[in-house]
Order: sequence, then C-alpha cells, then structure tokens
Amino acid sequence: MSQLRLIKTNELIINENEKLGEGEFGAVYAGKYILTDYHNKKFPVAIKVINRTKNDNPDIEKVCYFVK
Ligand SMILES: Nc1ncnc2c1ncn2[C@@H]1O[C@H](COP(=O)(O)OP(=O)(O)OP(=O)(O)O)[C@@H](O)[C@H]1O
Repeated sequence: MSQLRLIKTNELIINENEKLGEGEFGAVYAGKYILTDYHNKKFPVAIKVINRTKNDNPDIEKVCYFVK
C-alpha cells in the first residue's frame, strides 16, 4: 500500500541552476531530498515550486517528485 509522506522544506535542496521544465502552476527543478532517517543520504528528486499567484492554498509551496 502506498504512503503519503510530508516533506519539510529543510529536507530539500533545490538546484535553481538546473530547471527541468515548467507547467502552468510552476517550475520543476532538479534537487536532493535529505533522508534524515538514513544518515542524511541525499536522494535525487525533481521539485516543483508552485507559483503562489496560481495557488489557492498558501501553505502549499513545493511539491517533491521522485525522479523515475
Ligand atoms: N520527475 C521529473 N523528472 C524530470 N523532469 C520532470 C519531472 N517532473 C516534471 N519534469 C519536467 O517539468 C515539466 C513540467 O512538469 P509538470 O509536472 O509541472 O507538468 P504539468 O502537469 O503540465 O504542470 P501544471 O500542472 O503546472 O500545468 C515536464 O514537462 C518535465 O519537463
């Protein structure tokens, strides 16, 4: 069964120099997810930074995708 995991902003490193693409609601950047449960191992991910002007919920700013 899949699980939804809440990732804190300080667990993400966004590489703003490596933009992977862009959607209507924001840009997607390469980044790292810091696995605090696994000796701070850094896992490569794609991070979507939601454009606040198109976002109804001000609490949601970043969405983390695992790179396939
Ligand atoms: N996991 C990923 N790995 C690599 N590139 C990605 C990944 N996810 C998204 N991208 C890149 O970012 C672009 C935008 O992805 P996104 O998921 O935001 O698209 P979208 O669903 O059209 O966006 P929106 O819902 O904002 O309109 C993709 O076309 C792709 O180039």
